[in-house]
Amino acid sequence: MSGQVLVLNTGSSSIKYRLIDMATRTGLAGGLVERIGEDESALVHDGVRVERRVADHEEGLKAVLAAFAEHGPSLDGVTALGHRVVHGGSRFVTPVLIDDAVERAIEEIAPLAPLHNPANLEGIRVARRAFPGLPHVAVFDTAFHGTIPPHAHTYAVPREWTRKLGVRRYGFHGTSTAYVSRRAAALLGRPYGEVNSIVLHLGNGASATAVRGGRSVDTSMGITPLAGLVMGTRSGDVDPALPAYLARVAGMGLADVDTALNKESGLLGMCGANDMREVWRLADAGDEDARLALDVYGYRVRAYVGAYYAALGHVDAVVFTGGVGENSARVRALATTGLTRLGIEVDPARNAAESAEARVVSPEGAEVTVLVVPTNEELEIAEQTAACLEEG
Ligand SMILES: Nc1ncnc2c1ncn2[C@@H]1O[C@H](COP(=O)(O)OP(=O)(O)O)[C@@H](O)[C@H]1O
Ligand SMILES: CC(=O)OP(=O)(O)O
Ligand SMILES: [Mg+2]
Repeated sequence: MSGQVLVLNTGSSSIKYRLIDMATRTGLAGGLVERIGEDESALVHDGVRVERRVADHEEGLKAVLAAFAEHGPSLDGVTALGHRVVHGGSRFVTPVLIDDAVERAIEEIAPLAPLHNPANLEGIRVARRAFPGLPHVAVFDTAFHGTIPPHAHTYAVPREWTRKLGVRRYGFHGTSTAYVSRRAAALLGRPYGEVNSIVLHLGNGASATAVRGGRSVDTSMGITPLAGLVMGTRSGDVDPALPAYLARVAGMGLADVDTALNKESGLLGMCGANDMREVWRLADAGDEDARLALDVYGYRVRAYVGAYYAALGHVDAVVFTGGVGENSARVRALATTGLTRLGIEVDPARNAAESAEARVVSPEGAEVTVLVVPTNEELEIAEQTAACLEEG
């Protein structure tokens, strides 16, 4: 497909967007609306800060379109729009052309991803109104995990829940994981279908995925994006009896516990900061809570790497991506400490070297290649959008 795809990644409190030229597979322009609903909200279009105070997603998207109109480039060449949708449930395991019925289905799945799907839907609605004549394609975070076998996606709960209520592990960050695991195989110079990797997507949300021969076989997030690793504001794994315990001893309601585990836990809950840079700053200044939060974060990642090593049997690559995984050498060091018996370690000098490029950070000749691969969810969404439209 030639032409241009406008990709919208509408998150719970942000909108990321990029205009991609499909002939050259390059981004022509892009930006970010951050902290929607807060006083410090802002739109940064192609590196230039152009708007403050964005009340909600609808306003944010309108500001994005206005920024293109005012500062360029023109959106006249757009031939399709690609939308990131976090939860596709059991229904969507491939990208799909959006119509009213698909919109309704995404709405029905929303209870499974309450932080994400409603925002994704809002983006779709505003964009469909703004570009009524163009095809809109939904690309799902869950889709890549459709290959996880039953023994890894089934919860040991009453089978009626599994059969009738859609209770199972779905997994997320699939678009990112597909992109970086393919890039990792290319960097190793091996066919994608022959490479086993453990992908650590460490951003605001964080997940680990075991990829066997290019297919996801297990992942740390579950029915919702709350399970698994420690995240900025999400707890990751806790004892499933915790909500009932809090109800009993603290009289907390289920909705309050759910909000606390999603928005007031993780790094933020443990040390008062959810931005990884701030957590390190606190720890370096002697803050014990921040130090502990980092230890918990690192230990959790190592435990998942160990588990997925066992699941895969043989691992060719460990791949770090996401805002934290790409930028924090200290987190990568923490996350690989003590794993040398598994052949997993980072070379201090390689790991510390800053770069925006995909690169090897393990020592020469290491048994497992440790890589940093910057993710590009927007390019992957644009490519999947184009492929979906070509297949008709
Ligand atoms: N140089 C850095 N060192 C440590 N953490 C960083 C650095 N740069 C960005 N981050 C972290 O990346 C996280 C955001 O990751 P990102 O993948 O962009 O998030 P999102 O899930 O919103 O897409 C923030 O916690 C931020 O602190
Ligand atoms: C699914 C998920 O956690 O996404 P994000 O990291 O963008 O919050
Ligand atoms: Mg993200």
